[in-house]
Amino acid sequence: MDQVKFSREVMHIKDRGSRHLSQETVKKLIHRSQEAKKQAYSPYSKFRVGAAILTTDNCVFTGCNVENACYNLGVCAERNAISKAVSEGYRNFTAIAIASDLDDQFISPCGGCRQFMREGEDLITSSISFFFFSLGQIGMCTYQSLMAHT
Ligand SMILES: O=c1ccn([C@H]2C[C@H](O)[C@@H](CO)O2)c(=O)[nH]1
Ligand SMILES: [Zn+2]
Repeated sequence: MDQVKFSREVMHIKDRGSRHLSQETVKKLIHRSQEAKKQAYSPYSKFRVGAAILTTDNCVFTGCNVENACYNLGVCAERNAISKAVSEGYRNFTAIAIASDLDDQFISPCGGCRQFMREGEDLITSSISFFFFSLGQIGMCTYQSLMAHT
């Protein structure tokens, strides 16, 4: 996890490998992830997560976590958003924003989601950036830094 470098301010986004994304785009994507979080079905963990993934042709797909009494049938917000996009024929992504109710740390994809995204370039382009929002701050990391120790 210490390989993941979070920028402390939105201004630093340009320095972290997503030059093509404006601050406005990132803020909108984060907002969409926060809206998606409101749809979370998480009666067991009581932990709401929302994700919004941006395709290279500027479509946004959102997802929330959907839990189940059989816990491992539940799906994370990230996988939900990715699966929705893939189901609609979109496989090339620029960025994904993830929101949770944690207010003291950035949410980070679980091991299962990292495995899911490790599938390769046919599913997730390795140039995708990850954005997180907490305490009024936006953090980001690259695919490579997120996956460094997986
Ligand atoms: O990055 C994450 C981490 C957790 N969860 C979900 C899974 C489960 O429903 C709940 C508690 O782990 O949060 C996500 O959707 N995304
Ligand atoms: Zn997950």
